[in-house]
Amino acid sequence: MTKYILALDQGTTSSRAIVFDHDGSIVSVAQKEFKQIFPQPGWVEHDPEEIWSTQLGVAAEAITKAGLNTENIHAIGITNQRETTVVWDRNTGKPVYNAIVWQDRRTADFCDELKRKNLHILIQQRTGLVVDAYFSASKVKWILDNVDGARTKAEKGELCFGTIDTWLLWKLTKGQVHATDVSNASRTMLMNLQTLQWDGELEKIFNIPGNMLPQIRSSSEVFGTTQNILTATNIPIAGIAGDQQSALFGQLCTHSGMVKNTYGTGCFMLMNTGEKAVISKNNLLTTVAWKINGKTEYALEGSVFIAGAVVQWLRDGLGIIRSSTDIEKLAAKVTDSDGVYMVPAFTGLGAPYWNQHARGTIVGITRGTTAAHFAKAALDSIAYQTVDVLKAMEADSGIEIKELRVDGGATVNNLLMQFQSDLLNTAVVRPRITETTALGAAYLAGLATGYWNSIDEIQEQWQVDRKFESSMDEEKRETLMNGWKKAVKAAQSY
Ligand SMILES: Nc1ncnc2c1ncn2[C@@H]1O[C@H](COP(=O)(O)OP(=O)(O)O)[C@@H](O)[C@H]1O
Ligand SMILES: O=P(O)(O)OC[C@H](O)CO
Repeated sequence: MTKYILALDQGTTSSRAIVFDHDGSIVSVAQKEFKQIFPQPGWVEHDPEEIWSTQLGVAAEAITKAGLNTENIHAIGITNQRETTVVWDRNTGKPVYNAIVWQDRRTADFCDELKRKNLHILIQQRTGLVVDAYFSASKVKWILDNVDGARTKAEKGELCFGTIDTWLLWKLTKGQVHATDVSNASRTMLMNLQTLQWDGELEKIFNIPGNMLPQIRSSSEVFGTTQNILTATNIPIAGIAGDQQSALFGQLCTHSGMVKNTYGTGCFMLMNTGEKAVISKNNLLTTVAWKINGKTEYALEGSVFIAGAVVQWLRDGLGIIRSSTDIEKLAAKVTDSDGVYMVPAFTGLGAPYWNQHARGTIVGITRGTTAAHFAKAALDSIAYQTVDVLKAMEADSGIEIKELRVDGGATVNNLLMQFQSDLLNTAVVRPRITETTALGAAYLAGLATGYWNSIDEIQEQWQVDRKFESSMDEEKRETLMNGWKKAVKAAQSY
């Protein structure tokens, strides 16, 4: 019987499931969007039960679409939106509150307080992270402080915390396994980057009882098996990684110095730094890439909060395009943005600025500005933010980045990819399979279960779709970047 790997890709706006074959090719895809809950300005929540039901639904759909049944599934890999926090009752399995999403800013004041107390230095040394509401720890604290009875229950060991991987693993194993992998744990702000264990001092700073934290395991091992879920067959769940680390693996950036950038809702650039955890001097994050066969590799990361989402804003907010794909045609009507710059700091700025008070800003508008200039400026803003992060990464690593592997929804846009290469003066390479996030999780699960024997064996599966080379002269590049820097300054003047 031919066997396949099922990847569950639980993202911020949708749950996806993809069946891969032994060549790493896609056999089928199923996807379902779910509700975004905005209870107050700056707050973003998801219903954990809806995350579970949509994820289970698309898993079944993908298997059926491929004309398979569950006996054909060799193993399952999970990859997920990171940092998003769920707390549930260990006995009933019911969440005590909605999932607090990575984009949620409700704990920004608490994070400012940590900075005022100078705790950000210790926290960065221990976790590799910049103190910000983005990460899980302050979100768990908020739930314990604000949900009736939650802290008392947590202290009695009656509550479980998990990122989305942990929640899905718990559901798939019917409560038998409460675990996470190191890449997800490294985004909580509670894990010590050197010991790869929960850090007692950080638990105290955030006032989180250690008994509610999941067990930290590697990224590629059998975590448990499905328990009468999908079918009576017990399928091993054998790979787990946060979605950006998973994309780094799916892009086969498995050697030190290799870099990928994912262009989705936000932009996430990761550089593999091998077995060395490089602590950033330029406001990037240090994170675990993965742990496989006892070997831990690290990455430097630049997280940009708004990228493809600016295109959605042009569509849903301004209404100047009807669908995301229309932006390329509209922007192509002009040769450049004619001095218009758009800084999409809708929820503040992430790397390398980390300014939660910055706001979206458009500068350089004249009487001659048209919708096409707005479209071009919006696309350009994605590329400019990427340049800022890449420069910080080169400075931290001492490596000149000669090639950027790209993936994510916005990479279908050739105009953007060409402008990106022009601005960076670096080759931008789009692979044949851009579903690298799901592919990474499939690889991790397949490697743990002997479906693939080694990283060397899968290395050959990565193939180029298109390579974009820079054709811009240095003077123009410099002029454009100077204009961008001024616009970023304006966005931070609130
Ligand atoms: N042709 C396009 N040009 C630019 N951006 C696009 C285009 N098509 C889709 N996008 C953007 O890509 C994003 C979706 O990509 P995806 O990788 O699915 O994101 P996520 O995993 O964050 O939900 C959306 O923000 C959308 O606006
Ligand atoms: O779900 P995505 O693809 O928007 O990714 C979100 C990131 O994991 C947040 O850190």
